[in-house]
Amino acid sequence: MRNMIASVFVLFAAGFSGLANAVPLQINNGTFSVTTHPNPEFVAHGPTAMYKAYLKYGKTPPPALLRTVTDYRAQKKAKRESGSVVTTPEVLDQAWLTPVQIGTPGQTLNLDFDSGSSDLWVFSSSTPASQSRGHSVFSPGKSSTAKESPGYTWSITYGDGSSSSGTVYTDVVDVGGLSFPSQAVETANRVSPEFTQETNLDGLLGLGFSTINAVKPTAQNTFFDNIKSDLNQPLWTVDLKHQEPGTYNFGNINSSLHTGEIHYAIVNTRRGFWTFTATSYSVGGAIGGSITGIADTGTTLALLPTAVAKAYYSKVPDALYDNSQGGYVFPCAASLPDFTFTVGGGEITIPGNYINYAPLTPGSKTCFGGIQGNTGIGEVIFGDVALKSAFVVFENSGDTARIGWAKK
Ligand SMILES: C[C@@H](SC(=N)N)c1ccc(Cl)cc1
Ligand SMILES: C[C@@H](SC(=N)N)c1ccc(Cl)cc1
Repeated sequence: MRNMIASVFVLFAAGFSGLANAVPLQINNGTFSVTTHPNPEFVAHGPTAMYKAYLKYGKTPPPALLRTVTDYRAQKKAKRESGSVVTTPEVLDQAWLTPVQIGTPGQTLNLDFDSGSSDLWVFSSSTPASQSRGHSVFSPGKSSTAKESPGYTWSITYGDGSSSSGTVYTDVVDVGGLSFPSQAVETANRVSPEFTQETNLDGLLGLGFSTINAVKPTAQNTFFDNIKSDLNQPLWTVDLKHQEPGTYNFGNINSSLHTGEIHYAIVNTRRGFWTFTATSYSVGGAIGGSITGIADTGTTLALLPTAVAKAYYSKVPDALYDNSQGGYVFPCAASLPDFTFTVGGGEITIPGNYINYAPLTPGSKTCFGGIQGNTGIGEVIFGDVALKSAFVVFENSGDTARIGWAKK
């Protein structure tokens, strides 16, 4: 009702201010009429009308439930949003884990934000204790806002052979102050031993494209796809750091996190990954050709075309491909060359010391490389070893997706 009055006023004011495009008032013998139109922006919402009536006429304050319904609408219209959260590396930078609040009251789980997959799944009260020992779990029964998605199931096997599966709820998920009220939360009924053993990891938050979400019978949206329309900008950024905490941001680019200009490349979303092309690479001054691969926060190493890995380790004295280890190894004392790749016209350099990934076993004098060939993997993967050398922008404006890389 108030909006109707407002729109009449606007028309009225326009008339008096004589705006060229206003309808002139007809004033005949001291009377006049003015036409009024319903406000096209107005969206009828009973509870909000009731809430306003309580505020205007009520002897008592609006009932709490009415307030939550209208607050949600008010918040939904709130200014466009952004969020920031710290992410912490596991030992040897194997994966980075980020606290996420799920349900009401919020249950905090540490999730692996993974741009190489598109499911948000968690250890849950339905995961057998023998598999969830040592993990935080999500208990939908303790969340007043959890809703079961009957008949929905999921099952995933990752590239390294680890796997998990279960059923689906929707609940509020909060990442760095950004919350979505009905995020699909995939609860695990089972997880493979790799997940059980990784006790800091309580689940994954997929940041790939929702087209490869594994929920049956209906694929669900990722957290990013769900909140994207509320964000200042349709993007998220990652700033992983070598053996120290970094940040994930949603909705804005924090210019203090990078020093160089951001260089963008177009992303091919056909496979559901952030697939892009580096136009060239160089090792110790030798220039190589283009590399097309995926930017994958969920994979530890850089798994590059076998010819590229071979070219790299040809510059490392005493490096060899060790079949028993499944990759290139070298003396831990070796000084490794940098690996530079060009993307979007800008150069990103992976420092040699990031490519000395770790001793084969604690104390061994033989070390395993952070760059490996992608033999038998089917993807070329710019994993954490590459990502932690840059500030990276993952932008999806809807019709085009881009990835931006900057020095930091
Ligand atoms: C795309 C990643 S898995 C992930 N980031 N969810 C991947 C695929 C295949 C192999 Cl062999 C290793 C890793
Ligand atoms: C449970 C671990 S196993 C591992 N750290 N390779 C895992 C598997 C797949 C992804 Cl995408 C992320 C983490």
